[in-house]
Amino acid sequence: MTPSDRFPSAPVIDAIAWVRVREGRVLNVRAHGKDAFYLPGGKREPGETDAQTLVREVAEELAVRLDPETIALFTVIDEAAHGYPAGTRVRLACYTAEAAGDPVPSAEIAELAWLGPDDADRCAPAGVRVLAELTARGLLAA
Ligand SMILES: Nc1nc2c([nH]c(=O)n2[C@H]2C[C@H](O)[C@@H](COP(=O)(O)OP(=O)(O)OP(=O)(O)O)O2)c(=O)[nH]1
Repeated sequence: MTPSDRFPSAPVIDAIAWVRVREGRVLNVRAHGKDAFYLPGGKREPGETDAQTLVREVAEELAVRLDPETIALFTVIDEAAHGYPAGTRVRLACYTAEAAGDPVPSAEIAELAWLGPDDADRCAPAGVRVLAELTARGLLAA
């Protein structure tokens, strides 16, 4: 039985995220007023492709220009959406991509963090799943 079988009209947040690993840690952001770290990214606007949403959101949050040629799907996560009413899911399409320059937090971002396998308790549920996938693939340093 899938979540949509159990909650036929449950809303789903359609969002895209950037998986950026450096020296065995994955980049996360925490927005002002939020108590959990998210993978950088955000919701698709009408008519956008995944790549367009990814490039736009990462530029907005981190002032980083992703190279569209390098965008590659890492995983798609279906999880409880953080900060929404119970039953709301997020479908988070997660991509790797090369970037020019170092991330600089925009005004909406309270802090950046490079997180490892022991930091799951700081992340929203979808990010916990991505930490586990990165760990399983040997991409995070213990
Ligand atoms: N980017 C991102 N979103 C996540 C994660 N986990 C999770 O539940 N979400 C949900 C909650 C977020 O509110 C939603 C989309 O992100 P967002 O709210 O930053 O999107 P946005 O910039 O388009 O939002 P808005 O402020 O314009 O409303 O997806 C995650 O790890 N990364």
